[in-house]
Amino acid sequence: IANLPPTHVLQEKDAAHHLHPFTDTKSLNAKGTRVITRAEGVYLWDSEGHKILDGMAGLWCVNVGYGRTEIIEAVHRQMQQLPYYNTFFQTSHPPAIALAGKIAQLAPDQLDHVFFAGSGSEANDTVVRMVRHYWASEGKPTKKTIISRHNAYHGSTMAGASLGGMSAMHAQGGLPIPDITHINQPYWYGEGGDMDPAEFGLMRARELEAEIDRLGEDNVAAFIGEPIQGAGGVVIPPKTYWPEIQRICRERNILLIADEVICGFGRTGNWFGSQTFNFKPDLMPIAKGLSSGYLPIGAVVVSEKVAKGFIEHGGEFYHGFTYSAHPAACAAALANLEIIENERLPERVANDTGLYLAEKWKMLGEHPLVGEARICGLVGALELSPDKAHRASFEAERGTVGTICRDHCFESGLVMRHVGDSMIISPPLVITRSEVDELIEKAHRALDMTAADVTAQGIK
Ligand SMILES: Cc1ncc(COP(=O)(O)O)c(CNc2cccc(C(=O)O)c2)c1O
Repeated sequence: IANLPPTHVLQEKDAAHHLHPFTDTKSLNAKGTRVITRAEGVYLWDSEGHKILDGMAGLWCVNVGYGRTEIIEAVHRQMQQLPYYNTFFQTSHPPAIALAGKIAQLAPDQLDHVFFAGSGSEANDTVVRMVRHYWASEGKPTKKTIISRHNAYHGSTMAGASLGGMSAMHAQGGLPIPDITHINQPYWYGEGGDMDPAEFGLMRARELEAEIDRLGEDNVAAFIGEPIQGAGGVVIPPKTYWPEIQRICRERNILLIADEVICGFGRTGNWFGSQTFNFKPDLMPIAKGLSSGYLPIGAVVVSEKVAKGFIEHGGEFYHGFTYSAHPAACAAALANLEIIENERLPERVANDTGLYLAEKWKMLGEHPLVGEARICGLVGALELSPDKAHRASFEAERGTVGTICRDHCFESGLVMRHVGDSMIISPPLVITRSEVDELIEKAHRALDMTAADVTAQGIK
């Protein structure tokens, strides 16, 4: 960027006025923030000129990669035409109409009505309001409770964070809000012990049945889950899990919600994660890959059954946001979805780059520091362990080794997220085989440097 101030000046200005999300601002300010100035394809550049392979696609969201002029130009045209208008008060606009139709066409066949929001959290707040309004319209107002999972991530608004199962978030906000409960997650590596994964998947799914019995079926509105738990550490459920969850939801008359904010739009090798894990949700919150992060947008896609409950029973649904279906965000999303469709990215993930990455990723599982290398499509995790035969965790505070590895990744010119002592990737879906080779080579180098530090510092 022309006449960008020196990095230390940027860092001082940032520290003076900017409170960062999910950040210990005091320790960040002591270290100084990294300033990302531009990006192209799968690469980022920082203010020091370092070129970094973005193994996280921003925050799991830049599915089509950076610098796509189709999106930039579509937004520019829309901004000139209609930079903002709302969809309240009996009005709509062409990008909202086109995007709602496009999402309905791309979504699994039973999902065909779209409520727009500005983010994934807002989409999940909308889900809570919708399922409670739906059951009230059906004459069952006591069906209000939503069952979720421990260690789930569904956003950072009061309802989003309450649907989430992150206890540290709950502790900071007097959460969860009433009528949201949590059951255990299908996390075999950390909690499956010696059980066969398929058996473990059924056991964890059946916790839903027990929770419904505990609450009383007439009090339960819905179950929500991410096909793969993303921010919880890429928890890929055994294949037996989701069909069993679906059976229980159908038998016990509760709505099934698939949170596709991360898994949607090709991430798992299908358009949506529910297709990869063989279940059919009644509601589907989406965001991230909907626009590849170029502009903020979220939505809830609902089934005919849920939409009918709204439309036929009539009456106003007292909910919505200023930026619901923002015209420029809709234009970005439409251009983005066109790229995903034209470049057949879900198929490419399933049949080409996802297979190629999986093979290399599993080889990283041979590294002495890696307890498990798991991957689905283009989202994966490496569980770091001091004793892989026993899937042991480190005695050091959770996240110590993950942070060391994350820093070595950056030094090696690669972004990997750490969740505790697991290393996560979720690269842009446009990544090529040679860029996969570069990602793997840099990850391997970071693992070697981490192993050397673990030994040198006597971390057990
Ligand atoms: C499954 C899921 N649902 C909802 C949200 C909330 O979306 P918004 O952030 O747009 O309100 C998310 C977001 N996921 C998310 C957001 C920020 C950071 C990280 C991380 O893993 O570090 C993950 C998510 O992963």
